[in-house]
Amino acid sequence: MDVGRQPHQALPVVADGAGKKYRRGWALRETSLVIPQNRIVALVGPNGAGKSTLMGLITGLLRPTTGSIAVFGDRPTGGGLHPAVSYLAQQKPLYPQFTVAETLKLGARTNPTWDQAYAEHLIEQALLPMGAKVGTLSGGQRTRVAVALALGKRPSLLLLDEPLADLDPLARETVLRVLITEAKAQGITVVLSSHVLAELEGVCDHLVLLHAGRVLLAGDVSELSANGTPLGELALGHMRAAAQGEAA
Ligand SMILES: Nc1ncnc2c1ncn2[C@@H]1O[C@H](COP(=O)(O)OP(=O)(O)OP(=O)(O)O)[C@@H](O)[C@H]1O
Repeated sequence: MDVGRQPHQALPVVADGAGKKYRRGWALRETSLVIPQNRIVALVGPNGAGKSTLMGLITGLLRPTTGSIAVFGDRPTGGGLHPAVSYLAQQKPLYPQFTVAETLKLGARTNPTWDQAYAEHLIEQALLPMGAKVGTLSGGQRTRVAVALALGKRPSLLLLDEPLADLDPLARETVLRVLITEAKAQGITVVLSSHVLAELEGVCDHLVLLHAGRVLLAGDVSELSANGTPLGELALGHMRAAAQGEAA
């Protein structure tokens, strides 16, 4: 299927000393990292490490307190999603009273780069009836609608913040396969946050590991793991060492 997107000259994400402070304290500190094109990035770290905050800065829904973050060379304003970015989280903001067809129509109205044929193809692939009300669909089926909305926008960067957390293992596997197959076929850079490290194995080729609001490790898995240690083991080893360092 024709992608119809112009390739971006600038890198998907460049963070330069980006930090985010809430009233309770720093959620993310002095984060400097680059996310190169065409990577499937695993964003991992323990609870409260700052993963969702980093996603929020990249989406532009949050503003950095310090430093800067650039998405395809643009500075997110804190006011809305970058046009080349799609974001999918566990909470899917779908209207239960809308049918699947009406949901896609809304996608078409709100996204200038919308590809209706492609979105319909993804709905057909999920065997979903266009006339079904979203509120009557199962969690897994609603996720497939949300996937069609996210990909129908034809993004260049897809942010996935634990989007599969409420799905059964089989549905998780299916949706993840669809997302990654589509992303690879179209050269979409993906940032995938998940606590299920085994799931990221063989899927992600780049790792960003956060701990206590700081970047502990970032880079291509092939470079970080010269001796071929699998991604999950690599991440868990560093997480354990950081937790032990804190406890000492
Ligand atoms: N809106 C907010 N107001 C105040 N503190 C916040 C807010 N959002 C996040 N935090 C705090 O910032 C820190 C990082 O939170 P964040 O949600 O980014 O972590 P996470 O790595 O996504 O965690 P999890 O794996 O549990 O989802 C936590 O200490 C959290 O309590």
